[in-house]
Amino acid sequence: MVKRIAVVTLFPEMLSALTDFGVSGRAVKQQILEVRCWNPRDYTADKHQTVDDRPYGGGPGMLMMIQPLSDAIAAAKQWASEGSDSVSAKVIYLSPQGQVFHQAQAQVLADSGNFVLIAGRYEGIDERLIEAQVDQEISIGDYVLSGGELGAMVIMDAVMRLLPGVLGHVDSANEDSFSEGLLDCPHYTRPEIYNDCAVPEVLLSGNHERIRQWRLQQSLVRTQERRPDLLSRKQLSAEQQRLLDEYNSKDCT
Ligand SMILES: Nc1nonc1C(=O)NCC1CCCCC1
Repeated sequence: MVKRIAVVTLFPEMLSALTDFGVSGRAVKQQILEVRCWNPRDYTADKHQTVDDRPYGGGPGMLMMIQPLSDAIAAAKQWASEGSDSVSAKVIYLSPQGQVFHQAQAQVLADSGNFVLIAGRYEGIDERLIEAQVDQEISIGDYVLSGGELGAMVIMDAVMRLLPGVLGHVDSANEDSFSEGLLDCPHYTRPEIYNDCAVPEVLLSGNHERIRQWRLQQSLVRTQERRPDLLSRKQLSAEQQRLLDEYNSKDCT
């Protein structure tokens, strides 16, 4: 079943960065993922194709004009809701006011139905439109961008790589560190000696169980050192706790 993602944006050409390249481009080509853009400018009624409007109460900048945006969202939602046995598509608005996006949310979106992403521009959109047509606000991080398109593409990329058939190696996505709630382990490739540094010998041993444990221990240690906040939220398995304890008890001199 192809996954449909509709993007409401004034700059549909930006989405080619996702649809025309790499793993995501291949997912579109293989019809695992279908992406379609809806431009509010196509829903304007005036000769200037106006898509912005002044904010009540004054203040800097403009807002997205309600009517073209609302009509574009409705059209996008209808397309995204087709063929999914009348389950209506979730409508998501990208903004710094949303819940911060993380891997678990990517998995939820990958496992659920089609959805619509609204990429805001100018200073944002009318609050009454959010109340009437938006199901969820998502932020990709605590900073302010010039538009929601990059946020939309971040979400699309994180979701699409979790769709069945997208990543060559079936384990890739579930082996992702973040799907374990841990940072990734170090990786090495040829040559064996680079910059006077050798590849850790365990990776040359051919002992897959030793390699698996070394990689898991490295992920745990890195997470402990760089993102203790992630570790504090994670319930470690007995093996994970043993590997971390083993590392921490080593003579650090
Ligand atoms: N941070 C973010 N996460 O998702 N989107 C973000 C953003 O900074 N978006 C900027 C947009 C927000 C709507 C008004 C115009 C600027």
